[in-house]
Formats: sequence, structure tokens, C-alpha cells
Amino acid sequence: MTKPFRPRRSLLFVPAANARALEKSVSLAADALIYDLEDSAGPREKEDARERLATHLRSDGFAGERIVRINTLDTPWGLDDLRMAAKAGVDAVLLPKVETVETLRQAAETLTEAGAPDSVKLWAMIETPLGILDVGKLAAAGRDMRVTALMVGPYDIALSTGIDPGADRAELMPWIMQIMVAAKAYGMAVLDGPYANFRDQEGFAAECASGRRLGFDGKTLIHPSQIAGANAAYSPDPAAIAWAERIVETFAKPDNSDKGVLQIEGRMVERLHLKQSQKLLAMRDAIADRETAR
Ligand SMILES: CC(C)(COP(=O)(O)OP(=O)(O)OC[C@H]1O[C@@H](n2cnc3c(N)ncnc32)[C@H](O)[C@@H]1OP(=O)(O)O)[C@@H](O)C(=O)NCCC(=O)NCCSC(=O)C[C@H](O)C(=O)O
Ligand SMILES: [Mg+2]
Repeated sequence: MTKPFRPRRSLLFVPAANARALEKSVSLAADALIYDLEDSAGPREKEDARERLATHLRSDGFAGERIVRINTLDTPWGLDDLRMAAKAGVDAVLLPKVETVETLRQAAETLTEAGAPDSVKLWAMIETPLGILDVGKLAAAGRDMRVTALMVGPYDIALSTGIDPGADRAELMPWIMQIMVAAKAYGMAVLDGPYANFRDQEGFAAECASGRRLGFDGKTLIHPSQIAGANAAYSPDPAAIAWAERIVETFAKPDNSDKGVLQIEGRMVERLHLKQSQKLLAMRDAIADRETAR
């Protein structure tokens, strides 16, 4: 039996400081919305943005996942952001610039104290040298502290390290893969960072395709025009679905019920492929449910 799957092909950052963006976001086809209280809100906008977002979340009616990115807990806003999110019934709180287990513990304890049920998760952004160095430790400890996803923050990584990645992100790959393997080791989702040049659809498509090959679950976005491309890039393609169905049907035949390995059309297929196929079909079904719910 595969785990229930939640599509996270497209996760749109929605600046909570922008009333029009908030209003518009509910009608968009993103799998998830990440309401942002951090970088997209200026220091003098932060309190109003939090209040506006709290009101919005009471009645938005968005059918996908709802996540709030808060300010770091050492700022004047972080703890109030977290308490607001805890009471708002969101699916997860995204913590920026996570570097220590202590931050995860403080966030988890604050959620509990504020009455958030266990279903409210923490997602951690890994976007500084210390976060990258310790990402394995953070994921290992974090899984007992509500942490279910890691997210790459490429722009803060560039800022804090001085690297200037090219279009293929080759310079970032060692660090991306460190984050990737930590997430996979502890059964967490792993989400690719945003692509800021939202008018460059070609570059965006290439980055989505590379992200999918690397093993990301989806792409974070900054503009509505990026949603369709991310949904397409991270949806299973029809040929892969047909092949997965074939594998499931073949293993389901009574003669094959005890077999570990088979051949289908000249290709070796093992039970690991069956598991992979079941996962893919679960993803297809979850995507169909998400699209019906819209
Ligand atoms: C980048 C933007 C400032 C551009 O906004 P705008 O100038 O309004 O663009 P458009 O005129 O093309 O917008 C068309 C309509 O779409 C709405 N819109 C735009 N963006 C969004 C959005 N993100 N969510 C919802 N709706 C949006 C506009 O209101 C227009 O609506 P309409 O009036 O009906 O035509 C803007 O896109 C933006 O602010 N994007 C998000 C910025 C953000 O959240 N940044 C933080 C996340 S990325 C990050 O932090 C990096 C990471 O941490 C790292 O380290 O790597
Ligand atoms: Mg960042």
C-alpha cells in the first residue's frame, strides 16, 4: 500500500502585503499557496500583512494546501506570525533560514502551546551555509518535531555564499543534492526554489525539468504565469502512466502473485518497479482529485 499522496507540483508564493495578490490567489490552479510574511513584506508592512492574512485565511475557500512562511523567530515578528498561523488552520508553516535544531524545537513547541493540532506541519527552508552543513541533523531531529518538508532557497544561498549560479545551476548542485538526500533519508518532501525571471518561460521550463529529474516533488513559484508550466512538468506523462498500469496489471495476475521478477515487452520488471508504479498511479489519482476540487 502506498502512502496517500498530496500533489505539490506548483507552490505559489503569495505576498500577504499585497491585497490584490491575496484576493487573486484563491482562483489559481496552484497545488499549494505559500502566503509570505517574510521577504516580500517590508518592515513597515509586516504587522498589517499578518492581520490581512489572518482575515483572509478565515474564509478563503482555497482547495489546495495552505502554507504560511513566517519571519525568522529572532525577528520582532516571527513568534506572532507563528501564533497567527497556528490558529488559522493552515496545513504547514514554512520556516526560513533554518540552521539549528533549537529553532525547530522552538517552532514546534510554540505551535503546540498555541493549540495547533498535530496535522499542522513545519517545513524548513535550507538557504544558508550553516543550514546546508547541518541539513542531515536538522532532518533527523525535525521528523519528531512536525517537520515534513525541506525547501531549497537559491537566492539566499547565493547571497550568503557569494556564488553566482549559471542557468544549469551546476555550482549549486552539491548543496541541492545534500538537501535532497537529507529529505529522502527521513521520508520528507523536497521542494525546489523559485525562478525569479517570470517572463522567461523557456528558462523556467528547463529549470522545472531539471528539478524533476533531480527528485524534487515540485517547484515554488513567484508569479501566476508559472503555475501551468510547473503543473505540466511535475505531472506524470501518459506513457509513464500506461507503463505503470501495465506493470500493476501484470503483477496482479494469479500466475505472477509470488514472482519477484518478470519480463514485459522485453524489459525486466521487479517488485521495486511495482512499488514505483503504484506510487505514480497514486500521484495521478491525487492530481485528478486536486483538479476536480478546483
Ligand atoms: C514579482 C511580482 C512583484 C510581480 O507583480 P506584478 O507587477 O503585480 O505582476 P503582474 O502585473 O504581471 O501580475 C499579474 C496579475 O497577477 C497577480 N499576481 C502577481 N504575482 C502574484 C502572486 N505571487 N500571487 C498572486 N497573484 C499575483 C497581480 O496582482 C496581477 O493581478 P491582476 O491585477 O488581476 O492582473 C509579484 O509576482 C510578486 O510579488 N511575487 C511574489 C513575491 C514573493 O512572494 N517573494 C518571496 C518568495 S521568493 C523568496 O523569498 C526567495 C527564497 O527565499 C530564496 O532565498 O531563494
Ligand atoms: Mg530566502
